[in-house]
Amino acid sequence: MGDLAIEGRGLVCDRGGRRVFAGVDFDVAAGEALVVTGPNGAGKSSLLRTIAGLIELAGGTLELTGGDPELSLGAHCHYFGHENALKTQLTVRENLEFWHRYYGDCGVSVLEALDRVGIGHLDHLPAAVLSAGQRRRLALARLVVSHRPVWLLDEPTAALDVASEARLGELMAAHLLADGLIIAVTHGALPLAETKSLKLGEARVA
Ligand SMILES: Nc1ncnc2c1ncn2[C@@H]1O[C@H](COP(=O)(O)OP(=O)(O)OP(=O)(O)O)[C@@H](O)[C@H]1O
Repeated sequence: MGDLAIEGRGLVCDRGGRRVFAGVDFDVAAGEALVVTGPNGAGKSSLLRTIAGLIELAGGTLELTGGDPELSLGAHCHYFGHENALKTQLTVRENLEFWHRYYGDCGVSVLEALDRVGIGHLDHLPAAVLSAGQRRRLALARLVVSHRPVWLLDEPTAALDVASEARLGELMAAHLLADGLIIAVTHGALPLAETKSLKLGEARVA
């Protein structure tokens, strides 16, 4: 595999029979973070879901270079959406153990991944009793064990306190240093020094 890069050209997205955006272009490569901003309904989450392969493109091209030619773009991505996708009846550790097995060996133990997001001491608790920020952190721990090169982050700082934001910043910086790439949607600032930006406009009605 060479250096990973994603190129979007003339992207068009329709949802529920309505045009959400058209003519969107971007480039992002290994070691880079692209920050997507824009008003509510502009299609930021839809763009991430399109890149993840969860929504079909209505037009334009999305091209991945330098990846595994046998895998789709979506299979290179970890999509960190609004939902935390936790099993509330399982403990914190059991939740992450499931994903640790699912993704295969990533060289990081379950406890180490929990420690990296600051919830190692909560490993025995049922996920149901976690606070909103602790749930978000458990979802972030999945990023650590997924070892996918493309991180698609939708409002990753939502519900995080200052210390957790700083930890997220460290996780993202380490991912970029390891030649990963990040596309993140945010309404605020991201805890990263350098980013590229893409601004989506008002949602259009076809
Ligand atoms: N499943 C769906 N079916 C039909 N329309 C949808 C669906 N999901 C989203 N939309 C519409 O697509 C448009 C873009 O939504 P999207 O969630 O991508 O916007 P966003 O920029 O992420 O907004 P926000 O900042 O509020 O999170 C909105 O008008 C929304 O109503």
